[in-house]
Amino acid sequence: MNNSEIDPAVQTELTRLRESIDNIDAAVVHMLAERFKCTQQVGRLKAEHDLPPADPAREARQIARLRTLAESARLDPGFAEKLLNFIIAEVIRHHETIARS
Ligand SMILES: O=C(O)C(=O)C[C@]1(C(=O)O)C=C[C@@H](O)C=C1
Repeated sequence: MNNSEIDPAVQTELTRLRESIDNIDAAVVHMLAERFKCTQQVGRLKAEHDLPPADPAREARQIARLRTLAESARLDPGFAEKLLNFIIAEVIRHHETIARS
């Protein structure tokens, strides 16, 4: 089936949902950009004071908190944890780059 064969009512609903998805994706990008602005400052602070890039105890608290938030938002907590770990791994990479510079 190509696009011209889709029922117009279905097409309208699909377009409406995709517009919301595009808005949400834009919000996610902007929020991540703000988060990375904060973590870059943390990275500089840590480098200036010889603190290690990673703080596993802080990460454990963040994961526990995010899993609880995910549960109440009916989002898979395992997915929320994987996403946070993915973001934090990138932050630690940035911290290490700052510390070497
Ligand atoms: O809070 C810190 O110490 C950070 O460096 C930020 C952050 C994060 O991205 O939230 C990243 C690395 C640490 O292991 C813990 C948390």
